Amino acid sequence: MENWISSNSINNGIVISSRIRLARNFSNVKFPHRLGIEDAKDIIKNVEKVFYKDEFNTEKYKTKQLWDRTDEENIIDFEKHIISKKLLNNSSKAAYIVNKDETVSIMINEEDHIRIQCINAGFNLEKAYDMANKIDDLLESGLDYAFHEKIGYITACPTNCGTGIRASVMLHLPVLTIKNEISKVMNSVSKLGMTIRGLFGEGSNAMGHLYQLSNQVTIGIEEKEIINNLSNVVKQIIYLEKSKRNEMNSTMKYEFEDKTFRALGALKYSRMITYKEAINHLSYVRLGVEMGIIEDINYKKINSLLVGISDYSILKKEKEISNSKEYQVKRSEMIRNKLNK
Ligand SMILES: Nc1ncnc2c1ncn2[C@@H]1O[C@H](COP(=O)(O)OP(=O)(O)OP(=O)(O)O)[C@@H](O)[C@H]1O
Repeated sequence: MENWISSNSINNGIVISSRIRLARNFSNVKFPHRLGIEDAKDIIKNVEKVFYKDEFNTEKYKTKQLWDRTDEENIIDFEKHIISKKLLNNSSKAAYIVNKDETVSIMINEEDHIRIQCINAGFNLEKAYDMANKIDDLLESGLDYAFHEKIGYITACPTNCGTGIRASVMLHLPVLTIKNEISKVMNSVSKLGMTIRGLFGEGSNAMGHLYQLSNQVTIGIEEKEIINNLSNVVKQIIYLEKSKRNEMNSTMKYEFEDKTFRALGALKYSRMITYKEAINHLSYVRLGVEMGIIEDINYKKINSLLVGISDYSILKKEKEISNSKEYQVKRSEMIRNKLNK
């Protein structure tokens, strides 16, 4: 699988990444929110025992215990989408096993005992699912999963019971957003048992015109069908976004070009910039690249800025920053350095 942040493929414009996560639990063990620290740590050890039995994994994967790391390190991994907000909130008893290229992350003691997450660059849910499935089979071979014959996998939240799968894609939809078409899209997908979330998943806002589309129904339907249905909806959304872009490019060509180059100008030449402003400009630059208007910037640069200019990323580099003005100055410097390279 390919890491979406460093991916440069031209195909990964509108669909930036595809994610599969499987929720699993141990039978006869309390769910993580009711587990004491020692019992939770035993869960981690048990998962490790089975996972690292395969020697191949020992070379490629590492366990990271949240309580052993600084808050900044954990938050940066959350901002890179390697771990979820709920894992972060359980930092005294949670861990994750991650591979070198950060495309696989097995979160332990999140909302469920185990959350297998595989993220692949671009539109390729099947590949992410194959990987998640392989890991699931390995873990299931040595662990006693909570499974009910009629219901399927048992999860802490009933909405995840059954397959325990969430398939999702991260979409860049600037023109549907500008044209106020997103709420229509949201209404239609919810009727099909799907949901659209913001940049950081559940409860987050859509920044930089980025959205996450995922399935809401997990029970009474097979994994492959969930992926298939989601993929069909994604294709329709891509078609809608593309036709709105073409329409805008033909009726407002100069305004369109002006908007994307102004965004690039603000990123290249400003001396102070807020996170929100920068993310918004990055969206327009990405659009300019996708439309062939801007030629000398690649997706890799845009993606790495997208996940690398938050206050925490700046703090990690600069160590001592005392006020919001300094953050804005440093952010602007980081962006200029990257874009002018
Ligand atoms: N396609 C994707 N590409 C990159 N990151 C993603 C993608 N989909 C979701 N994520 C990230 O995964 C994390 C968890 O997302 P979210 O809260 O939506 O789902 P979840 O925790 O799996 O589901 P649930 O609400 O059932 O617990 C977030 O950090 C989110 O940004």
